[in-house]
Amino acid sequence: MIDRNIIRALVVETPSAPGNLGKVASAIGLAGVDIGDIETVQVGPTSTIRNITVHCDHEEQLNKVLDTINQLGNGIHLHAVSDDVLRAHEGGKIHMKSRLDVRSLADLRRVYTPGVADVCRLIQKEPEKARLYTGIGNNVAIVTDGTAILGLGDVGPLAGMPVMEGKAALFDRFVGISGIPILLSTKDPDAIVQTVKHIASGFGGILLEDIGSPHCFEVEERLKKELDIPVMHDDQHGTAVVTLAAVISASRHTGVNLKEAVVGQVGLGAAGLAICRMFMAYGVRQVIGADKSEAAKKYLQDYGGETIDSLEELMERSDIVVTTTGVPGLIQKEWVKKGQIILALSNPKPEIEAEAALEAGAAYAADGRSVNNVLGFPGIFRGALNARAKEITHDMLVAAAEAIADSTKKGELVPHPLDPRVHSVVSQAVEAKAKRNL
Ligand SMILES: NC(=O)c1ccc[n+]([C@@H]2O[C@H](COP(=O)([O-])OP(=O)(O)OC[C@H]3O[C@@H](n4cnc5c(N)ncnc54)[C@H](O)[C@@H]3O)[C@@H](O)[C@H]2O)c1
Ligand SMILES: O=C(O)C[C@H](O)C(=O)O
Ligand SMILES: [Mg+2]
Repeated sequence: MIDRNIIRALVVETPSAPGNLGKVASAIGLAGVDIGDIETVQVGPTSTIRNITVHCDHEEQLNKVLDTINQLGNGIHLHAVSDDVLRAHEGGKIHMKSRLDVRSLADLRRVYTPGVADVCRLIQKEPEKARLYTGIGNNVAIVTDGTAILGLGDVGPLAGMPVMEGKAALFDRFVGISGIPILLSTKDPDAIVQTVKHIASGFGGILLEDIGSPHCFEVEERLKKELDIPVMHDDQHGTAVVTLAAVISASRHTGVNLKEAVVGQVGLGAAGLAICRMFMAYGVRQVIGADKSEAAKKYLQDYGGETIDSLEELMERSDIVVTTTGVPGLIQKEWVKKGQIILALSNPKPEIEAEAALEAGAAYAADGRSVNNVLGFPGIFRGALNARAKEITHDMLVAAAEAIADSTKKGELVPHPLDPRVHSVVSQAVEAKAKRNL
């Protein structure tokens, strides 16, 4: 496991003799900390300097590692500790680049003025040519109002920018889409809908991200109705797709019949309710759910689910448990039932750690880092843009979930997000389904 929460780069100097790096590695391991990358920065005649990335659970663990390395002596020196995550964010994570080189006067005239004016006139006459002569068909707006940033809550759009840049980086890396973050300084559904409508002509699709419930439902519904490009709220449908994929895999491994299974959901916000609707549309008959908000519970009842107030009782009755509350540690280890499937999806910290759930007897357990909508949204948009789909339909989402489940290795719940195959199979499945519907 190397994705623990505190990541630091340690600059360590060791004498150039065998065994010294081993001493440092042992000191780190004995403190219960994982090592990420080791990069050799400088090899001198008597000593070597390396950057060692460590992944810790909490500050005390990090301090213990630092103390132990400092006490090793014998020429081993810890020179500096830097925050690897903050360092990686310096200057932002994305950058708009020209696809054409502009070196000569001829380039300038072709790429910019006067040549560009002819292209403008052509598009004015035949607007559909914009898809051919601009990047619009490959641009997706990543829109947030900052009201439900991960499980951090309403931290505002500016503080949400690192997440939006992250989604853009994943779009680029996995499927070559240009994702453009749009930060909205309003939470008013009318203003959000109007603003997105006013900017929509520059985009081939709209990804709504980390917009809180319940206003996210109205915003998405209205934009889907009023725009003729794909609109998808990632926290709802991207999450529902990946969760369905994980549950399909789990039921294949355990023989649990999804139609007969009792699904317990804790947290009935954007992610929770979309997961519930997806499950029900897939044939799950019994969803029981808990939320601290009465309005959220009413939604579940309207969809045909049963609400319950005691989390302990929900755990007792469920074969499959999905949690999306944003509250770390909400589910107690003692409540886990033998053979249960537990997906604790809140980021950055789950409601119960997968290791703890497995120790307590769960058959399968995962958190929001592995069962993550990154497995869905890139391929879903690539497929929809390739097909020139005007919307993302339920059938396209189910096709994506099945493609993810089918590319999952035996014994696992979902593929690794860095497996490049998964994004292309999702995109192909979504494109094929969209074309069948055109
Ligand atoms: N793994 C993924 O891909 C993924 C995707 C989307 C969201 N998430 C995570 O799911 C969480 C929720 O996101 P969202 O967009 O649905 O937010 P949201 O604000 O729409 O929903 C959160 C819901 O949890 C409920 N809740 C909060 N505390 C609770 C408690 N103690 N007991 C019961 N209910 C409680 C709230 O009332 C609300 O209805 C976040 O932590 C987010 O990171 C994960
Ligand atoms: O951003 C993520 O890691 C997944 C998800 O969109 C979330 O809000 O938690
Ligand atoms: Mg999100």
